[in-house]
Amino acid sequence: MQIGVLALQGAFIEHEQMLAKLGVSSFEIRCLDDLKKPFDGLIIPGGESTVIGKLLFELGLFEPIKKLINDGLPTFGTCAGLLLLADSIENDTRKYFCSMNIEAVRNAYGRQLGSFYAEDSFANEGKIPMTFIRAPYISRVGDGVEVLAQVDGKTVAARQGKQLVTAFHPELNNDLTVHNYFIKMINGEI
Ligand SMILES: NC(=O)CC[C@H](N)C(=O)O
Repeated sequence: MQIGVLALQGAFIEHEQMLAKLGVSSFEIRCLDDLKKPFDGLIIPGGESTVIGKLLFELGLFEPIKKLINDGLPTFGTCAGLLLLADSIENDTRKYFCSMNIEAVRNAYGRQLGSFYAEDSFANEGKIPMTFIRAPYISRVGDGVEVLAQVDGKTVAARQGKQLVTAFHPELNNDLTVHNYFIKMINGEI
């Protein structure tokens, strides 16, 4: 198995380290050439959705990646990655891949001071650590979307087919549950 990690900005190295701990190979996607080799899954990291979005367009990566996602490439977006996959952002007119039937609120917990830690249930995997950094939450889920986690009544993780999103950063805690879930999803085990 080979996972492509979008490495334009944000917390991509931490995702690579989590995958390595699971014994899964990954490579960085920085330019069009990087999309030439086949891969089984894509991770869109946290960072700044506006910056990652701008770079995706400037580097000519936006349309090819959108096509891969629409063609069914398993994709996991964290935080800014969630915003890039959301069908709409309640408080931002910008639109990106729009591949998941969810609406998100950007910087939903405040712009600077809205970083916090929680422990809550994720899917059927029990409680896991969740680090939120200027995070969004999901304010609406549409057809085909399964809610995987909620914190204080707000949806913070969801799945639609082979797409997975978390508002928190599972790559920043020493817990492999969410990455392992993504790998099982790619393998068709869940
Ligand atoms: N940690 C994050 O990815 C923060 C997301 C950021 N607030 C954004 O709007 O893109």
